[in-house]
Amino acid sequence: MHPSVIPAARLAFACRVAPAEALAGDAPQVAKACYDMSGRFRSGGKLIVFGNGGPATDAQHVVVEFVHPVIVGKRALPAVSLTSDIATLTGIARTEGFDEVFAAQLRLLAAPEDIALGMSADGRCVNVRRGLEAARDLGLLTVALLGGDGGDIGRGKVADHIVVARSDDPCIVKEVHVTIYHLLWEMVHVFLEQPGPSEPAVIR
Ligand SMILES: O=C(CO)[C@@H](O)[C@H](O)[C@H](O)[C@H](O)COP(=O)(O)O
Repeated sequence: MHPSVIPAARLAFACRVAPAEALAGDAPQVAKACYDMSGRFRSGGKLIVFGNGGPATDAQHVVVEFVHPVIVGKRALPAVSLTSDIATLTGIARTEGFDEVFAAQLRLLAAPEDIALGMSADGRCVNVRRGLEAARDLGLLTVALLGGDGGDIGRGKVADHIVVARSDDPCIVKEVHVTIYHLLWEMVHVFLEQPGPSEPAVIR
């Protein structure tokens, strides 16, 4: 098929309409998650992000947004991805199984004031679910970024905040996820820039 036959309407749908439909309705949930996340950052917590495949590199993308903000003047916030160290990942998978690769790292690296963000396009990744469960047991704030019908992670309510990009198209879900984690970064800063219970309005 010659590229010129791709209808503009189809492109517009893929770029704008479908993601907007998948995102609609989740705005209040995203805002609540950001408010709670900002509270954890105020308390000295860090963000810990994980997922498989495409979401594994999304985890790294989320981290650089927080650690090295592109918008001048925004403060850097501590964040780590559990998908960046192949030696650790394969070592844990070798002896404890792939389902434990995130949970095992969280048990060693996480502090109770931290935030765990698990990402899965279909909500059916056992290691993401195990990671969120381990994080919750440790007292972390847990956020799940899912797609489709939320899968068993969504149904099991294993996270404090569950945001679902409601599309059966994994490409749309992943594109919506990028938009949502950019929003998470932006709105966490909005809340942090307001005076909060543990931070004075004017820092001298
Ligand atoms: O990420 C891509 C392609 O973008 C996949 O091929 C990827 O490997 C799979 O989505 C992974 O298995 C992750 O699945 P899910 O938890 O995101 O549903």
